[in-house]
Amino acid sequence: MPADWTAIEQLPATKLTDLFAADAGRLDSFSLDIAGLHFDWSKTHLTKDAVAAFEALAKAQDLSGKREALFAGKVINTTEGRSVTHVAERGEGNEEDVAKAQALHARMRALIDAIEGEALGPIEHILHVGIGGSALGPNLLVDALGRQSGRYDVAIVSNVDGAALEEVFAKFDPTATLLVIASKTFTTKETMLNAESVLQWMAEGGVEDVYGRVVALTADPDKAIEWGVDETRILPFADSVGGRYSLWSSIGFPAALALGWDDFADLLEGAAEMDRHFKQTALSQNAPALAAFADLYYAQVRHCETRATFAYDERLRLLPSYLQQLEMESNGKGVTIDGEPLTRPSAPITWGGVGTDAQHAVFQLLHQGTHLVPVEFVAVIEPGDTLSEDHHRQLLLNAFAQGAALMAGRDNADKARAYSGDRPSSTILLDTLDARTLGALIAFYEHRTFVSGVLLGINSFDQFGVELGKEMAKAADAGGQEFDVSTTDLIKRAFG
Ligand SMILES: O=P(O)(O)OC[C@H]1O[C@](O)(CO)[C@@H](O)[C@@H]1O
Repeated sequence: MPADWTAIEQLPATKLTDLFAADAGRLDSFSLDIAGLHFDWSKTHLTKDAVAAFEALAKAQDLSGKREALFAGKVINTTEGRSVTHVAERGEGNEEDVAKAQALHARMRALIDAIEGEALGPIEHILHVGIGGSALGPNLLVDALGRQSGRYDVAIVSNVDGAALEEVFAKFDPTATLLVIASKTFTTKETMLNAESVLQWMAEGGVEDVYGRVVALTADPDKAIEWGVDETRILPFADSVGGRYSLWSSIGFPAALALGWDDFADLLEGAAEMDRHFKQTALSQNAPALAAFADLYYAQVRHCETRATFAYDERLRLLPSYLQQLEMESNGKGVTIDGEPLTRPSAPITWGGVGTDAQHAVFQLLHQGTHLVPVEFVAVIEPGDTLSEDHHRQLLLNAFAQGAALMAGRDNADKARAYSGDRPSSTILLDTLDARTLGALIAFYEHRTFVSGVLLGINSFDQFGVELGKEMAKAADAGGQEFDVSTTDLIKRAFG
């Protein structure tokens, strides 16, 4: 039977400023601190009644049973007949899954030690090829934390457009480069083609044993061996770790190389702290659950079709694109877990950008446009730069002022200059940005996505929607696909 959303749909639409005026304790009720992260949902329309209504929905949808099943390593990805074990990578799954993950981490660490000891020759550059979950997570980690480490130069190339690789070829020395091929399936066309082109570049650049400079990160080691990678340089991960949840596994290898093992271990520990919070805390005090309740309220009741995240920290500039895959590939579904059509909107479109840049580009629509867009600000108290303090002060004050302006609005007799206000935002404020807090932040987003999926009654862990286009491109490449008139014309124009 479809879940009953009536109580949620009938919640009164009280203005944000009135909610604050009516409750002096609102900030305390709708903010919390966990793992070095401060969350503030007080500028959303969440109320105690709304939380209670979502708790009732969570009960009806057996969120606690499903959360237990996730941590117990049960088969919750039913459409693919798999368990979902990214939490085990952080030491929080069942004993057997955790032991397996730890053994694979030990293998990864040993290879990192060997590379640091120059067992593969002197390596300065890491060229990681992968796409989707095999690129977005590691790229976020390296960009946020690894660039300053001075250990290795890491480039992560996902696009099959050769221009992306050529940009890296122009700055890397082929004789000092390690090729890392990241692909869960080890069949993804873009990644395999990129890997071949890197091998060719290395060979032309004077590397004699090019295969001796290749590491594979995959859940299908046999395919990597078949491709030519030496077994000792294959870092497997479990099939039950989904692509977009895989940065904790060997897919995080370039980040572990760039940061060093201790930081990678801190990343896992930060995520584990968030796991424990998610697992043990009542929903009314549970960060991923409260965030998901607000997300669902806006998507389902206020009909918001999008949700935007703005990183007010240059180091987190890749966060919005990472979140796009996590949230849209997980919860952009049209059927329920029972295979019935989903009769409600699925996940909203995730988008965003970097503050303050975005203020001068898209914030016009957020303040005055006809779309209601719930906004999330992510900022860090400790600056990531060493310039005058004024830079960081301006950055943070801008983030805070935007949230205040969205909520308060401003009247003006001239309607073009008026701001309606009552536009929701939430803020995540990190004490500092390091491996531990970033791990906690990413795990928070994963669990938030999970809660939304459970409350919508969908499977957040499959991604069949990406297959059709891939298949048709493959068939077109083999010349075996009959296309419509328009597509046939485009192919003819491009290739004759
Ligand atoms: O790691 P692989 O198998 O190359 O897949 C890459 C990405 O492709 C997808 O399957 C989507 O096309 C993602 O889910 C995955 O992260």
